[in-house]
Amino acid sequence: MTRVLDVTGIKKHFGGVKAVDGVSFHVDEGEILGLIGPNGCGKSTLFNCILGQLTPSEGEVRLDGKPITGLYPSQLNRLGVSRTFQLLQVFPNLSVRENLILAGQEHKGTMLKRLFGPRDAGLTAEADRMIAFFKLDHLAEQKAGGLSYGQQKLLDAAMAFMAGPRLVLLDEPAGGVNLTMLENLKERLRAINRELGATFVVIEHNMDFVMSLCSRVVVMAEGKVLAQGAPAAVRANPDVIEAYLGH
Ligand SMILES: Nc1ncnc2c1ncn2[C@@H]1O[C@H](COP(=O)(O)OP(=O)(O)OP(=O)(O)O)[C@@H](O)[C@H]1O
Repeated sequence: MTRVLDVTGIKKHFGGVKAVDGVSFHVDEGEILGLIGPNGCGKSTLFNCILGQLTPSEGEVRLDGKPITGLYPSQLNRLGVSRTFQLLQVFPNLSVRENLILAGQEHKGTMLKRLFGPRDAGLTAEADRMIAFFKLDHLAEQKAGGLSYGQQKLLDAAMAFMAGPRLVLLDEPAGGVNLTMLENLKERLRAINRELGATFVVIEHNMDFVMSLCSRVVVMAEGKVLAQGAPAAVRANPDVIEAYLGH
């Protein structure tokens, strides 16, 4: 099995707060990995250390075996690492298609290419493919700001998969999404994994969503990895139950 991401011994301390305290895990090609843990256990800080928003105090991150620790988000983008944030990143005044094209440009282009290349950077066809894939056809021309919250979350996720990224990190894709839309989102994420071979990591509070979507789950507590494995095994792990219910 090909390793896409290797995270080894990552620590991030803020003064006396050990937000991430020696975390190691890996992601294999074609895998959907879930990252869960109680509030404040360090998930976002870990994501930010992997994605260049923060520099880790210690540890190493490798993409396809090559060190990427401390690279800027723009450099990681060009290597094919993309992400979503907890808060929506769609541009409300742009259409669904324009949002997708812009996201693709960000993943692909240098500033020069953006200035001198074709206006859509040749990404319209790919945007339309993603629109069809995420079943947003009827909304393609609409401004993103006019979409329901669930539809915007779907667009936000679709944007992360533009330009064929090597690895996608989704930060709470299901947060605030209603039940019907949740099933739709899960089904689309499964399909993008199965049909396009996308590899991704999902941080999520919705346990049912994670357990039914992911092939493997890493559980964090107090800055460390508490358990990892198949969803059913993790769910039955007494340490995990204690971390969630024991306080
Ligand atoms: N910039 C910062 N300065 C100081 N402390 C921070 C900073 N960022 C995070 N922390 C602390 O680090 C710990 C981990 O926070 P983090 O946001 O990574 O947790 P989380 O698991 O993502 O939480 P949630 O599930 O609520 O999003 C918390 O105690 C938090 O208060």
